[in-house]
Amino acid sequence: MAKIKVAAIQMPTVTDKMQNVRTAGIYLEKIKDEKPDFVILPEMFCCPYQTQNFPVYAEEEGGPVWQQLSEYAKQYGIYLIGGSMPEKDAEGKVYNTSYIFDRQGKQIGKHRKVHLFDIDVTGGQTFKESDTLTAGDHDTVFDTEFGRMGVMLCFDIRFPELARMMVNDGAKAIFVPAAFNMTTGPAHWELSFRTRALDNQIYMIGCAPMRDESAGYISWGHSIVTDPWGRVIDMLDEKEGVLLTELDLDYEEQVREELPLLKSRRKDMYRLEKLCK
Ligand SMILES: O=C(O)CCC(=O)C(=O)O
Repeated sequence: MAKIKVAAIQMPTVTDKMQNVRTAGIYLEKIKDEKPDFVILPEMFCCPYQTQNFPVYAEEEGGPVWQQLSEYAKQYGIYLIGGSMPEKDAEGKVYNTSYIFDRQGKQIGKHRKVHLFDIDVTGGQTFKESDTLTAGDHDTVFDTEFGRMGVMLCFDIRFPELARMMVNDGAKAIFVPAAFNMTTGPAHWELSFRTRALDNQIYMIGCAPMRDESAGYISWGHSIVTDPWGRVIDMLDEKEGVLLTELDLDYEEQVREELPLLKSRRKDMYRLEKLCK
């Protein structure tokens, strides 16, 4: 029986960067007796989600936030999908980056958001990540004792090819630090998680910041877990909290056997070609 326990921390984001990191720590302490295997934090969990903040809050890999996340992973013996944060490279480019740590606190994955969130919906949400961010250029999977897992960031979920690449690479669950908003959240949040779960017969885990009506960008919240049958197995509302869920990987295998969508693909007719490492 391959059961894994995941926790999504739907937390507030305040302007003090390290206060956000401490908040994550308080939650980890609170849930430690639940013994989660994987913990996921929200997108930009330590930086209020505004384009002008990204260069200001950015750190190079190995910086103070990275170090504390690594420390938490080791202290609590968890796989930590560290939400995301602005990452600065040696040339000064800034990325929306998720670091992944193993139970010893070693970095075992790093996802730079591939699809930048540039939208302009009439009467609704406008945002342009590309004003200050650079896009990553590869999909991200990491290995654990439960098998291979994938990570993508928020807007990435809208591009079916990326999830499919991860599944082709052997991913058994996909973790998605995210922050949908009051325009696209009610319309597409649950639908996107259910769709990616259904078409890939995979667990999808989404973690959002809690809703703060006074923020410049208002998060939809609703951290969510969907299963390989396309069902929502758990979802929060908009308030601060933790979503604790158990994933049954045997069930995933069962669904893939009984409804053999992945096996029935016509690779003689179509194929997803991977153009990067
Ligand atoms: O896809 C959406 O509607 C929201 C995406 C988003 O907020 C993001 O990528 O940060």
